[in-house]
Amino acid sequence: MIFLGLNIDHCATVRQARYRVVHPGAEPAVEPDPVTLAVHAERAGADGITIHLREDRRHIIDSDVHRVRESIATRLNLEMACTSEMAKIAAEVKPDSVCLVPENRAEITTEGGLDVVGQRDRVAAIVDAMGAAGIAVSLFIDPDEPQIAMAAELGAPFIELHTGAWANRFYDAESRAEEFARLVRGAGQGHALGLTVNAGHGINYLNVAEIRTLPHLHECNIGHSIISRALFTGIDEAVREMRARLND
Ligand SMILES: CC(=O)[C@@H](O)[C@H](O)COP(=O)(O)O
Ligand SMILES: NCC(=O)COP(=O)(O)O
Repeated sequence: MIFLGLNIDHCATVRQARYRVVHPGAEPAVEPDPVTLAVHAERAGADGITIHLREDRRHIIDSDVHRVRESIATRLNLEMACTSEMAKIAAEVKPDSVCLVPENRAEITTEGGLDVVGQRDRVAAIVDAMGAAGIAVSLFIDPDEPQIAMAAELGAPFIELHTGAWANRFYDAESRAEEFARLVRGAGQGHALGLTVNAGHGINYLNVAEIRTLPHLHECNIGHSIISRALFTGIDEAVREMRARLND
């Protein structure tokens, strides 16, 4: 079975669209509440909840992290940049796992994997600190041989292969096949090195038919497409449908 981690960031994006327009004396918007969404989603079959506390707090904010930790019955996966501020928050909140991701302030969304080769010492320090706090670490990396080898060397139990390049080329048969072959090679290498292989970014109701065929795939983290679908169907139906497409 392939597990479904639901990323709820973009429920918070909708809330923050109003929250950010703060007029003097105005109350911040409280809806839609991503924590309520998470509770509904896990009842509908999500196996875990993913949140990305960005350094600029553009969607998930600190209070969400604490509230979601207290409210869900499944697993909490906290995506975060490799900074001491985030490591401190994770050590306090104790998510079930953290996924270390790169951040670039100007990006619209996460554009590439974390460069664990180039930032070896920085990543190693966070992997060790999280391990000492009893938190499992996942590294969000591109499906490239040196990155996967370094993830294993650093002792992270999980990798999440960045599927964005493949998803962005989905309608170009040749490049899509090349990108999928890269993911297949990466998943095989990760598995051979004893890593648990997850995947995420840009997965939707259509391309999930291909990603589910990725060998050794343990879990997919999916956010934007499920939250978008939920606007029309409600979150329960959106989660049930994706879970069925992942596994049935
Ligand atoms: C790392 C990653 O891929 C997720 O955090 C996801 O994309 C969240 O959405 P934003 O990148 O738009 O914040
Ligand atoms: N790590 C990827 C993730 O959590 C969800 O990405 P997306 O589905 O919002 O592109």
